Amino acid sequence: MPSVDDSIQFVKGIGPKKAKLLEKLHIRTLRDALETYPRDYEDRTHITPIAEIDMEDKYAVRAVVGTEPKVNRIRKGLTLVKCTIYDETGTLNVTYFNNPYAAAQLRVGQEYVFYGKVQGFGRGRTMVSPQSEKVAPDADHPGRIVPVYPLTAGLTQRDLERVTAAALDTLTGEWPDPLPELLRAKYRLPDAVDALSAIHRPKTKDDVAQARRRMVFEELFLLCCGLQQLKERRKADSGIVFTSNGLDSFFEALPFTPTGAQRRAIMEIAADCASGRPMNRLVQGDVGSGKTVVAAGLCALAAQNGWQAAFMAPTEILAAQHAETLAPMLDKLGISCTLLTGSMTAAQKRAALAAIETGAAQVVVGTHALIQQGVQFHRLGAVIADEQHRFGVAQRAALSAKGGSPHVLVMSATPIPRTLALIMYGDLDVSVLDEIPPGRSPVETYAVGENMRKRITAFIDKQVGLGGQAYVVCPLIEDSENAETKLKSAEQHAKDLQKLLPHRRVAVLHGRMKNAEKDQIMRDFAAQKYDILVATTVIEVGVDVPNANLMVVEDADRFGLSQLHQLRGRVGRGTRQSYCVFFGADKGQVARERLRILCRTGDGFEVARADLAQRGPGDFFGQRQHGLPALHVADLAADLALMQNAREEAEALLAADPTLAGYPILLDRVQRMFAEQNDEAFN
Ligand SMILES: Nc1ncnc2c1ncn2[C@@H]1O[C@H](COP(=O)(O)OP(=O)(O)OP(=O)(O)O)[C@@H](O)[C@H]1O
Repeated sequence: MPSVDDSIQFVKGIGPKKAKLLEKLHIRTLRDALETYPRDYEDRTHITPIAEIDMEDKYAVRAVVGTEPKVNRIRKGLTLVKCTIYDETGTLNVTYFNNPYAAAQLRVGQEYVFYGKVQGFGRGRTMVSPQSEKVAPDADHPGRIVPVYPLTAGLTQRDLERVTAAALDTLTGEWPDPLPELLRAKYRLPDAVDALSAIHRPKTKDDVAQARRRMVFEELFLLCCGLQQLKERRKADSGIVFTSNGLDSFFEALPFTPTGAQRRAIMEIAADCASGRPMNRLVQGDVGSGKTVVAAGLCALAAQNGWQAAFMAPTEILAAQHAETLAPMLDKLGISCTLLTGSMTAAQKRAALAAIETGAAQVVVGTHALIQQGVQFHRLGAVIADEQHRFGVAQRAALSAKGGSPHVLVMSATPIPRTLALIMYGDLDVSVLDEIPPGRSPVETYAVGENMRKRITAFIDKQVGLGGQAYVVCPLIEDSENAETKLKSAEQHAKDLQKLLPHRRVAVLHGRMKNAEKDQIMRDFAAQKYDILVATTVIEVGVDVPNANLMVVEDADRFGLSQLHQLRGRVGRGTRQSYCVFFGADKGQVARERLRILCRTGDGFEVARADLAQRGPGDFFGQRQHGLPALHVADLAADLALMQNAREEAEALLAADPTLAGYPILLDRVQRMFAEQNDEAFN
């Protein structure tokens, strides 16, 4: 009796050679074959009478071979096989290029289902290189839904059908199903055997949908169980205890009244830090929702309890900006704030490092280097990281290993739905800032083409004249790189703009400048020594100059929607009416439609949803996942509702059975899933 763990080498028709090729698709055993899902299906259940073929498209026809396939040599090494087929309604030509083998299989007078693309019209109508399957004389429904598997050179769909058929044959009897029966019943999910059979050999489209639903649920459920276990395990770690006594004075020291969302997030942080376990929390909020204040709350808590806090910003510009925002707030509470960046002089750095080592520096702001380059802290109690740091499970484990387990707060400016965030950020708890500070009016947004160039230049001039400031963002630094596509470069554009507006003060900022220089320009812009800042996307995240009220993005069609939303978020941060102009609306229908989404909504969650739908989750999240196992079936954009269910069920199940001792099959699958991605913290 063959077993699912047998090598596919012994499947009839698959020798060592094909086995090697299958290995390229990660198929070694029958189980691997079962877990290799079709990437698509061809619906050959719908048979079209030949007379009704009226478009160039793919069709399934049920027809008899009418003429002997004839081989024509067109050119050296190129053959064309031709024959005709007919049904009760008409006849159709069939051709095969360079595939005499396929044609040789056809017998005159035999009925087949042919499936393929029909080209041409009228008498010239031809089905090109169709797949064919013999029809038994008395078959009613000869067509079927045919799985289309991923392939590699040298393998055919038939090979994949062979190995999956052999694998499906082993599925009799007891197949270990990781999903508890209660859940299957509750969500009406087919069991594993039915689902696998339907995925590989569906009878109807609905079979596929049902089976897919189960696979998605299973995958998300396994993922959530694993993450929940990570969280549970952490509960065993002991954390530094911060009391919340000083929080009131912190709130009083703020230059404004915190929003309800900010207050809630800070209270959640305080509760975590008082719990006796290390905090691992994500604060997520739309542009301008005021995340910095929340981080400041944690810094204050740490310092008031006699511990140091490290605040890591994604760029030096932001580190400097955060230090400047934090210093006056913390100063009121008698807490010192120290900046440590690469662009400081050696003497400044020495002084900062010494203060950090003695503990005189209570709050330290810098870039990732704060943690990486072995800066010695006296008593590090809290770390604030940006999501861009990919400060994942492994990094946190490394930190804990250094001694103590500081509380960790991760900041994210990507507004994604909470359910998604809980999964994307794995084992982090999530606080959402879903409220924008009062007194802001929405940024008026326009998508324009080159024909508006003069008017926009005049508009920049006008806004500056009214006391505002403008950003102009370009995709490139220098012109030379991309002469043919004529993208705007920051340097050239700054020169051009200065010529057009000689009475305005124009500065340029890009990633290749020295950090100290960037820092100075940013400070000068914030201090209103410049009117217009022409920049690359170095200013995308976090830059906060409330007086700036106009954002112009050149070649906006080159950027992702969420990125444009981030850029737009640089304005509308003060009380001045703000504007955003995207050039690129004249670069075709698609570009225009995309930019119009931003004109319609200022809500980052909605933009993210549109971005997700357009680009697909793979592109959208890129490396953003914090070392999570890869998902093979679930689509994070489309399967949100199932994801919610899967998470709730995983939480409930683990609350009842934290070690999954009662669910050995589930436990085994969870461990396999997490082992695959080599997560050191899990092993
Ligand atoms: N409760 C509040 N009331 C009024 N203004 C606030 C409040 N909270 C924050 N601000 C101000 O709003 C601006 C944005 O805050 P912050 O820079 O923290 O935003 P952010 O969430 O980091 O946004 P981004 O992701 O766009 O950088 C700052 O100028 C800040 O001083």
